[in-house]
Amino acid sequence: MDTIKKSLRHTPAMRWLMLLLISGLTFGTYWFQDFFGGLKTIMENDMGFTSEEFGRLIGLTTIANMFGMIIVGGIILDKWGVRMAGIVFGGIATLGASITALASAGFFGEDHSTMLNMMILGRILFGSGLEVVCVVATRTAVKWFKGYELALAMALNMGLGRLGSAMGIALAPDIANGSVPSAVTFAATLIGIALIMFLIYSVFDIKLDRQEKVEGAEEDGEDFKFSDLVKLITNKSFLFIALLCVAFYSAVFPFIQYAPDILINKFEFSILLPENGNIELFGSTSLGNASVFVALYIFAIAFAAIPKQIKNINTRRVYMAVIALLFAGFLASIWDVMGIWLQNGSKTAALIPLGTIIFTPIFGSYVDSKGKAASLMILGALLLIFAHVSMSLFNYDWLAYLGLISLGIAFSLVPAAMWPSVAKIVAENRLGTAYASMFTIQNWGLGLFFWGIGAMVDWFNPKIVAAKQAIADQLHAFNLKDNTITTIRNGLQDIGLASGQEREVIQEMRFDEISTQLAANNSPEKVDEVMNYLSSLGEIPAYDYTYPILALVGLGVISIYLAFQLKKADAKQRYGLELPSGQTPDDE
Ligand SMILES: C[C@H](NC(=O)[C@@H](N)CCCCN)C(=O)O
Repeated sequence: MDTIKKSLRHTPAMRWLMLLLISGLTFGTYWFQDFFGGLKTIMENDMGFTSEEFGRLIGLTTIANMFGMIIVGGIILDKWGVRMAGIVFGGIATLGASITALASAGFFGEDHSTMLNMMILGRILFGSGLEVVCVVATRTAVKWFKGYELALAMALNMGLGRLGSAMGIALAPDIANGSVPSAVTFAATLIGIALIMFLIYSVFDIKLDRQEKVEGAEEDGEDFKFSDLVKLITNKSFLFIALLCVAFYSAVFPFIQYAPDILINKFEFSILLPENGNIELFGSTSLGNASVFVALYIFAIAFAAIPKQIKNINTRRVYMAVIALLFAGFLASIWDVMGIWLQNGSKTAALIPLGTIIFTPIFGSYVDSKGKAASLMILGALLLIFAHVSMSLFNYDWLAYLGLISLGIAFSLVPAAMWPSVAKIVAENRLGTAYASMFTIQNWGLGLFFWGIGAMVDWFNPKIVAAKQAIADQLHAFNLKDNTITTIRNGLQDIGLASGQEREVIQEMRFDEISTQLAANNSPEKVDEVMNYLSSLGEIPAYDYTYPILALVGLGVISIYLAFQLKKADAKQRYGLELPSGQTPDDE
C-alpha cells in the first residue's frame, strides 16, 4: 500500500491536472480541424477560394493518415511511449498549423496558388499529427486513470475535442472579422499552447514512470500487428463495423464542415452576427461569445457524465435538481441572444458537435446497461438519412432545424454504440490494430467527401462561382477606402457587360438598390463586407446544395445496409452486440 500512495496518479488533484494538460491537444487539434468551416464565405470573398479549393484544403488534411500515418504513429507510440509520441506528433501538428497560418497571411507569397498550396502543405503536416495526437491523449488518460474515474476522464477529453470543434466553427468568423489570417493564426496558437501544456505534462509523466516502475506497472500492450490485421479483415462483423465507420463518419464530419455555408446559402441564415447578437465579457465580444460555449460544455458534463459518480440516489437527485435550476437560469439570461444565434450559420452549425457532449455519454450509459448496440446503429443511420433528406430536398427552416437535431442525435448515438462494440468483436490485444485500421480507412472516406462536396458545389453552380469571383476580383481591384459607392456600382455594371459565364448573374443585379444599400451601411471598406451585403440583398444568388447533400443521403443508405448486415453477422458470430456490457450470449 505504501508504494501505491507514492505514485502521482493516486492523488485525484494530480490526475485531473494531468487531464487538463493533455486535453489541450485534443481541444486545439479538433478546433484546427474544423474551424475553416466557419470561414468558407470569408475565404471566397477575401482570398478568392472556390468551394473545390476549400474542399481540397480540408480533404488533403487526411492524406498522410490514408497512407498509414496512424499505423506508423501507433507503432512509434508503442516503442517510445506517450511522452515522446505526444511531443513529436504534437510538434508536427503545431508546425503544420503554423505553416498554414503563415501561408494564409501571404508569408510565402501573395499570389493565390502559392497561398493555397502552402496552406495545403501546412494542413497535410497538421493532419499527419492530428490522429496520433488524439490516440496519445486517450492512452495518457488510460495511463493516469485506470482503476479510477477512467470513463469520466475519457468523456471529458472527448467532450473537449467536440467543444474545440464547436468553438472553432462558431467563433472563427468573429475572430477573423473579415480577415482569414487572424482566425488561422489564433487556431494555430491554440495548438502551440496545447503543445506547451503537453511539455509541462511530460515532466510529471517522467516522474510517474519512475514511480510506477517501482510498482512494476506496465503500459497496456496494444501494438499494431499486420498478422492481426489479416485476421481482422476476414472477420465479417469487424468488416461491417469498419465500413460503417467509414460511411457514417463521411456523412457527418464533411457535412459539419460545410454546414455553416449550407445554412447561409440554402436557408438564408446570417453570415455575421448583428451587433445585438453578441455577448460581451470584459469588453470583448469574442470572449463573451466563447464563454457561452464553455458554460454549455460545463452544463453538458454536469448533466451527462458527473451523476454516474454520485452513488447515493438522493444526493444524485438533489444534484440534478440544482444543475437543472442553474441551467434554466443560464438559458433565461441568454434567451434573446440565442434566438439570434439560431439564425446565424456558424453558430447554429456549431450546436451539432456541442450537442454530442451531452448525448454521447447518455447513449453510452444506455448501451452499457441495456445493450441494443447494433439496433441503435440502425436507428442512427435512419436519423442520418432523415437529416440529409430534410436539408437537401426541402427548403423549410423548421425542417432544417429538425434535420440538424436528428444529425446531432445520430452523431451521438452511433459513436456511443460503435466504439464499445469494436471492443466486443475484437480481442483486447488486437484493439490497437482494430482502431488504427478503422481510422485509416475512415480517412479515405473523409478525404473523398471533404473534397468531393466542395467540387460538387462548384460543378452544380458554375455561373454563381464565376460571378462571385468576377465581383470579388473587381472589388479587390479597387481600393475600397478611396472609392465612392458610384465607382463600385459602375465597376460591377462593367463586369455585367463583359462576356463570360458570370455575365448572366451580374446582368440581373439591381444596381440602384446596391448603391442605396451600400451607402446606408456606411460605405463598407472590406471586400468581404460588400460581398455579404450583395448576398444578403439576394444580388448574388445562393449556391444550390441539393446534390452535394444528396450524395450524403447515399452514405446514409449504405450505413443502414451495413448496420443491418452487422446485426445479422453478430447473430451468427455471437459477440452479443445487442446485450448489455459484460454479458455474452452464452450467459442467456
Ligand atoms: C472517436 C472519433 N474519432 C475519430 O473518428 C477520429 N478518427 C477523428 C479525429 C479527427 C478530429 N476531427 C470521434 O471523433 O467520434
